[in-house]
Amino acid sequence: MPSPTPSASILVVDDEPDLRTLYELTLLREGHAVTTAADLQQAREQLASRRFDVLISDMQLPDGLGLSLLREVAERQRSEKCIVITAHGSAENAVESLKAGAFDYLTKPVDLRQLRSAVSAALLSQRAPAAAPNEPQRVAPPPPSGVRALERIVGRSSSIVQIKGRIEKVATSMAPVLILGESGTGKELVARAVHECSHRAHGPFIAVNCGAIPENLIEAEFFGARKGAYTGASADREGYFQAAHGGTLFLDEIGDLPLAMQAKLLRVIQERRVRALGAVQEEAVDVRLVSATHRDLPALVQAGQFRQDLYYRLNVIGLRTPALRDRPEDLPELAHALLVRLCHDAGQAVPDLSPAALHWLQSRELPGNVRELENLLQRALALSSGAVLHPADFGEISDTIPDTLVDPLPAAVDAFARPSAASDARDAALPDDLQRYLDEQERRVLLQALQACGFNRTAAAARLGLNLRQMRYRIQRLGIMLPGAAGGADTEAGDV
Ligand SMILES: Nc1ncnc2c1ncn2[C@@H]1O[C@H](COP(=O)(O)OP(=O)(O)OP(=O)(O)O)[C@@H](O)[C@H]1O
Repeated sequence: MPSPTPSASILVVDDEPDLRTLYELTLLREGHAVTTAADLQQAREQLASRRFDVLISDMQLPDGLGLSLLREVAERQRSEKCIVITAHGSAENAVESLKAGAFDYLTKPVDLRQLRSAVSAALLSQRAPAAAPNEPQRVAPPPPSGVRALERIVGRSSSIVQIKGRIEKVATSMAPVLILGESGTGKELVARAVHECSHRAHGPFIAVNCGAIPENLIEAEFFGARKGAYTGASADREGYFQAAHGGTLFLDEIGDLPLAMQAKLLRVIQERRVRALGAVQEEAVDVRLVSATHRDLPALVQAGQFRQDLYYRLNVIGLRTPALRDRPEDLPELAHALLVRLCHDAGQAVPDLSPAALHWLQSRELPGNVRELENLLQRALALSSGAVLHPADFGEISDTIPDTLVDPLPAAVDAFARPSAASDARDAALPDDLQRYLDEQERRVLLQALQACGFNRTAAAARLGLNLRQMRYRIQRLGIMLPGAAGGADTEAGDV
């Protein structure tokens, strides 16, 4: 997780791409905005176009010495603090750099902790009273869409205020963001807010549920496919990366990504290019990655189920969404905001929540967090007809499946579904569409399991010996609507 060091703009100059990336990632993780250059010329162009807080330069560059950059900075009385990276044992260079005005020097191989502390020290010195003209950088206010996206994250607890502040701060960089938090805690809301607060807000925001894509389709879904690349590919199609070009790609449930796909994703992140299935050429993609998971990614790394290198790549900036039980003070405001939204969507008047109903909600554990709260409120709205919601309107979640969730079964299917149906009924009512019949059976079983588990998909999947991916896929395939599903079958209802 990033340190509390104030964020700064840093120019890193090194001709070795791997080292450049290593320094860049290290500094991005600290919350800084990093620009890179591979030689003196590129560095000069960058310096001519804007001002940085810190300049870090390798000494030996293809077109000259990093020392000349330092001299130019000093001669022009620029405010950049310079840190030079010198070859091991090259004391002379180090001394010369300091004489030329370097704030500090580091020797190769660079210890990343030293790099971080040298940058912090440089920033502190720059912001000390002696350097008063260099005002600390202020985060620019987010665009109007960003303000609205932040407003959608309801709550005034310190954890919510803190995460909103962090969103504003990290939105301005390209650094990948990893959002961790339990299911239903608003990870997708946070991802959207990162996008809306960034300069990419005018570009697309593409949200992908990595756990819901069948493994055999995953590569085509991510990178696109040319016509004929696989059976059923009847036309060219773009993948998520192409669709998110110029914007943000939100990889939800990243912990569910199969290992083979993890390797391919890593390659794309490193090279910033994708090749569609069946295509000859690669294409450049400009995408900011935001990922999320409710799973313990470090534990998955330990267990060999998640690539460590990918984890570091995705986790340059970490955000954590707080569980509802850790911010109980937000519940009244949240309940009201959710009621307003639900009633607005349904075109009905917003009822009040009686103090007893609020107390009832507050006394529940709500392991499904805000989503579970939302489901409970939606259910109460459906059951109540008054202008005030009382505890009785919430009922018990484990009574019968709401009728609206279950389509009537065809007579033939019904005959098969009832254990009491006589064998002659079976003979008479052989289904004339086996697939439909099997689908209806599956649908009925899934709904029963979901209902028995309070519409928690993870628990329902476990009851049926399925994993979450299989469960999601089936829910989507069968078009099952879950309580709280706003638009479509692939909802996120009720997982923990
Ligand atoms: N702080 C909040 N303010 C208002 N609504 C919220 C908040 N947090 C979550 N919600 C609502 O709760 C529901 C679930 O949120 P969201 O999908 O962002 O959670 P999630 O953490 O991404 O869940 P999952 O891990 O299952 O994907 C959404 O309808 C969202 O609008």
